[in-house]
Amino acid sequence: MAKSIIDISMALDSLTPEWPGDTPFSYRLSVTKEQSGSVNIGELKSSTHIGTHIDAPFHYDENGLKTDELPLDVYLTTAQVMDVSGQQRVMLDDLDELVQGVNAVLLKTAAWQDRSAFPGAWPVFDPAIAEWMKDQSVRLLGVDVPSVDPETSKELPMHHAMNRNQRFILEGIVLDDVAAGVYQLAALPLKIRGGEGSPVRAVLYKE
Ligand SMILES: N[C@@H](CC(=O)c1ccccc1NC=O)C(=O)O
Ligand SMILES: [Zn+2]
Ligand SMILES: [Zn+2]
Repeated sequence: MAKSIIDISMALDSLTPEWPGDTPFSYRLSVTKEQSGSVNIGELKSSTHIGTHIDAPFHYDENGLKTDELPLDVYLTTAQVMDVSGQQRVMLDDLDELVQGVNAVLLKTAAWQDRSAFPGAWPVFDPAIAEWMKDQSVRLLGVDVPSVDPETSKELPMHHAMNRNQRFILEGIVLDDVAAGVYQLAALPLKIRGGEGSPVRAVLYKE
């Protein structure tokens, strides 16, 4: 039977809101079929931290893993979507009971409704979640907002708590129409050598 696939990725185009001050996404044809006589050729320019993307630990740790060094099984795994909408602070107590065999937790805050604009604010995530993830062997945290820390944070407590516990981060997923529950997740980073992040095509499916 054909898999039913739920796309939880943001579309990338010139209107996709970038992190304030960062490089926007742009795509253009650098060579047209008419010019080449055979094919259209595209050219990309973008921040790596735009839309739906993963953070490599090197994003916030000089000694952290780079994009091409990331373990791929983290991003191709069983995931549990949990609805934490309505909270300003997402604490451990707000999480659903973890289903056995789940290796990724995706948090639906519903705080980023208008994806055509960068959100003014989003919930704060309790760094205790990172310790809990390690205890539970959950290796990936996905959030439906631009970052696991607030926009103005320089200390990045949640990013560092995740890194201390060897947990991985997926940001900017779209969960508005996704019910809480268990799914298969695929969100593989590009093999960018030496990189600190990567856009991903993130999907959920049921086996
Ligand atoms: N932490 C955010 C990105 C981020 O913080 C950022 C992205 C682009 C330019 C500046 C940034 N942070 C500056 O303090 C993220 O992980 O996507
Ligand atoms: Zn990021
Ligand atoms: Zn981040």
